[in-house]
Amino acid sequence: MYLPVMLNTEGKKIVVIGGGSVALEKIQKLINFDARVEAVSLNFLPSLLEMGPKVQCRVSPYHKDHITNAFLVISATNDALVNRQVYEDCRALHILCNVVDQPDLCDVVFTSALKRGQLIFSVSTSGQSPILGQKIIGKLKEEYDESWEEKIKLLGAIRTIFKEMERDSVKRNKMLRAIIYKDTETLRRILEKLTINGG
Ligand SMILES: C[C@@]1(CC(=O)O)C2=NC(=C\c3[nH]c(c(CCC(=O)O)c3CC(=O)O)Cc3[nH]c(c(CC(=O)O)c3CCC(=O)O)/C=C3\N/C(=C\2)[C@@H](CCC(=O)O)[C@]3(C)CC(=O)O)/[C@H]1CCC(=O)O
Ligand SMILES: NC(=O)c1ccc[n+]([C@@H]2O[C@H](COP(=O)([O-])OP(=O)(O)OC[C@H]3O[C@@H](n4cnc5c(N)ncnc54)[C@H](O)[C@@H]3O)[C@@H](O)[C@H]2O)c1
Repeated sequence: MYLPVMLNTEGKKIVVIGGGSVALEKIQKLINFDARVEAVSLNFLPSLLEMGPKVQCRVSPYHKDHITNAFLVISATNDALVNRQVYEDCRALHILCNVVDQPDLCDVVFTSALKRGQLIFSVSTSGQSPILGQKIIGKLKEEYDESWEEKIKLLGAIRTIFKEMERDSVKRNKMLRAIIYKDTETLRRILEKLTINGG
């Protein structure tokens, strides 16, 4: 069974073992969610070496020391023995582990995801059909277009003011429910009014 949660990766060490196309895909996802990555591999795709300060690449065979104090480790090598070793080291050190495409060696599995600013959709099929997850996210992409990046910010700002303004949680919930599907312009105006009235 998988519990759906959101991981706070800010300031945490995330280690990726491997430097091929599968590692690249995972690292791109991690960067997209603002994580900092330490990658260890015998060799790296050139694009991985050019990913900037958020990705530190170390050319080396995997060693247990590389994962000390890691919050999360992802193993994406083409060597099954190395992948298993990484998993076992993680177990011994109580570190969360994902071995790509090997659910039996995963504490954490990757989901199909869509990020619209702070609005995040994450779909898992519990390993049954990753392609179905991808398709569902594809549909959500159309329904929740890029305008949601601003909308979610506005909703957050309005909610913060409502929390100050209305102590009665039943009334506050009603107010919050009334605004969630307003268009961006209306939300901007509501926030402007609240800000002027508050200040
Ligand atoms: C969501 C996504 C995220 C990502 O990978 O970042 C992801 N797989 C994706 C795509 C994908 N993976 C595979 C194919 C080929 C078609 C097929 O086989 O179906 C495609 C399609 C493609 O490539 O287009 C092969 C595959 N995957 C796993 C196995 C092992 C097995 O089933 O036993 C095998 C067979 C390997 C073999 O042949 O030996 C296992 C896992 N794959 C997961 C995640 C986790 C469960 C997610 C969930 O709960 O739904 C889990 C359990 C562990 C993990 O890897 O974390 C990503 C979507 C892309 C996106 O949306 O960005
Ligand atoms: N490429 C795909 O689309 C795909 C899809 C599904 C599964 N896979 C599987 O995922 C794995 C990785 O795929 P890939 O395409 O990225 O492979 P790849 O061969 O391009 O990369 C493997 C990486 O692992 C590194 N590596 C090997 N031994 C190591 C060690 N001891 N220490 C540190 N690094 C080590 C290599 O240097 C290389 O950078 C493979 O097992 C592959 O079968 C690949």
